[in-house]
Amino acid sequence: MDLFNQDINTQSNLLPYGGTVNYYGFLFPVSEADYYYRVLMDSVAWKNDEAFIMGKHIITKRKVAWYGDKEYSYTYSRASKIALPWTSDLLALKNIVEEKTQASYNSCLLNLYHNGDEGMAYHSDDEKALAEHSAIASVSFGAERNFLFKHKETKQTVSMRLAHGSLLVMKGETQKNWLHRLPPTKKATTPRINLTFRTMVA
Ligand SMILES: O=C(O)CCC(=O)C(=O)O
Ligand SMILES: [Fe+2]
Repeated sequence: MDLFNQDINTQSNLLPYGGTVNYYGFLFPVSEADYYYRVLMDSVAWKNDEAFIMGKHIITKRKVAWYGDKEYSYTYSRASKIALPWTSDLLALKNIVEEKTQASYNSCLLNLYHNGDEGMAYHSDDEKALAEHSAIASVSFGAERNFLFKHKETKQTVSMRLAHGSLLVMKGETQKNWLHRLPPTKKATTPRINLTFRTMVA
C-alpha cells in the first residue's frame, strides 16, 4: 500500500467549487468489508421507506434504517422515523469513520438497494435537523455504483464510483450548493448497502 499517495488522494477535493467532497477509498481489507456487508444485511432493521410526494403516499423498493445516540426523529418527504439505538457493529463502524475523518457523528441513515433498478433521486441533505455545514460520512458495501453531484446554479456535474468498503465525505457548503444522486443502472445486479453518518442538532 502506498501511504503517501493515499494521503494525497484523501486531501484532494473532488468538487471544483462550492463544497468539499473527499474520497478515502478502501476503509478496510475486502474480508472485513465482506463481514460488514453480511452482518448489516442480516441484522439491520430494514424497512421500506415511505414518502409523500405530490400528495401521494409512496412506498419505496429501497429499504432504510435509522440509528442514533438518542431517539432523533428524521423526516424525509414528510414521513418521520425515530432513531433506534446503535448496534455493536454500527458503533464499531462509527468509531472507524470518526477516526478517519477527524469528526464526530451522532446518527446514521442506512439504505439498502437490492439491485441497480433502485437508486436515489437528486437531493441535498439539508434538513433543518442536521447541523449546518457538518460532515456527512458515507460508507458503501456491496455492488459498486456511480454517485453524481450536480451544482444547483451552474448545473455542472461530477461523477465518482463508490466501491465495496469505501468511504466518501461531504462537508462544508456541499449540501447548500450541490445536489447528489445514486442513478439506477442495468450494470448492478446485486445489492448495495450505504451508511451515512450524520450530526443531528439537539
Ligand atoms: O446511497 C448513497 O450512496 C447515498 C444515499 C444518500 O444520499 C442519502 O441517504 O441521503
Ligand atoms: Fe443524500
